Amino acid sequence: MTLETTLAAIAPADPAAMAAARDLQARLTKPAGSLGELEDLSVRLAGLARSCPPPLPQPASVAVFAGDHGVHAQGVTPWPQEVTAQMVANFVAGGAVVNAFARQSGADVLVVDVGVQAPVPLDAPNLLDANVRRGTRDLAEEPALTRDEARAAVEVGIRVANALVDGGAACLIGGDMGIANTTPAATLIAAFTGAEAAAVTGRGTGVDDPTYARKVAVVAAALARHQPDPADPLGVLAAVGGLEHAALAGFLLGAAARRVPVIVDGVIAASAALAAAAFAPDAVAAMVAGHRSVEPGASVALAHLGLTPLLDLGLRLGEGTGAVLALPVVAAAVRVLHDVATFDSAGVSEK
Ligand SMILES: O=C(O)c1ccc[n+]([C@@H]2O[C@H](COP(=O)([O-])O)[C@@H](O)[C@H]2O)c1
Ligand SMILES: Cc1cc2nc[nH]c2cc1C
Repeated sequence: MTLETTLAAIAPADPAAMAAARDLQARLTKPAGSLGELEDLSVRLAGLARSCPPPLPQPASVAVFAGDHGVHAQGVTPWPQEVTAQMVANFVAGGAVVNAFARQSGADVLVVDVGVQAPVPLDAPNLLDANVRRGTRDLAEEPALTRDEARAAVEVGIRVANALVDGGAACLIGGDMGIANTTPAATLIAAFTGAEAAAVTGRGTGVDDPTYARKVAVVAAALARHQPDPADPLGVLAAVGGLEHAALAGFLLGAAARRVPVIVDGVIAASAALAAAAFAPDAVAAMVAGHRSVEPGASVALAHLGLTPLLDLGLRLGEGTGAVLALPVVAAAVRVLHDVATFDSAGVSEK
């Protein structure tokens, strides 16, 4: 599927299914509104699926998109670039935090090399080689990607989403791995929301004060140099994005086109969600914000999208970890509509 056919398949939530879910929530054996955000979530997912109750979000699949970044040369992170490829091998072997959380939540993990610099010399069923380019160019000096490269990465995400849904996934989770990728994430968030560089730039893996100051300056200078136009999401992704950011945007669009919920993880996924919403505002109906990352840009992005994070645990890891932790919460919100008795059926008196 191309970007265009995917965008054409994205449609608004179904108001009738949402009304049915709201009506059912009011008749279930609990005080109205007592499940807070979970009630709103169940209504949104009914609208997405066009049915009440919507299907349970199981089985679920995580796709971790990995890429490297030319902006690493600006000294925006203390970690060496080769950690990206090394962590890809760790994901494939099942040894990273996302693997542990996915086992706990009952999700499977696919690792997608969309832009790792060093070749990943592994042949494994849970690794997809979809490398578009061996790392981006330095966005402080020139556009990170050409429009064609950005499109190719978006289409990798679309292809992965479709393959996972075709394989039976009823819920998708997008994760990321890329040393230095919180710098393009912050720049994307500033570009799409109009926020100042200092308001969206965070400490990533845990940078010290001089590195943080450099990072804010890099984000501000990139915005001034490229003047990204938020009405041209492919142009924004090409100028100041990353290959995993673009692939995640496509992954979110692919989920929306298939009307399957997709749980958004931290600041990288949130920046991709802004790009997806700029391509297709109705895609937001498929998005569930799994958690509130420590990175300030994540909160700015989620507020811009009108999404409320389900968990707030002080996480700042990425890989899809916060989103995987939210999966049982999403499943519970849907299960209420399947399993809970009504006042009528259970013979419980109303107030
Ligand atoms: O998910 C988040 O919000 C998040 C916050 C801070 C760091 N990360 C992860 O850390 C890496 C990027 O951090 P940095 O400092 O190198 O830009 C990358 O692999 C991300 O997955 C992720
Ligand atoms: C070790 C390590 C693991 C990660 N997982 C996601 N981003 C990461 C960054 C580092 C540095």
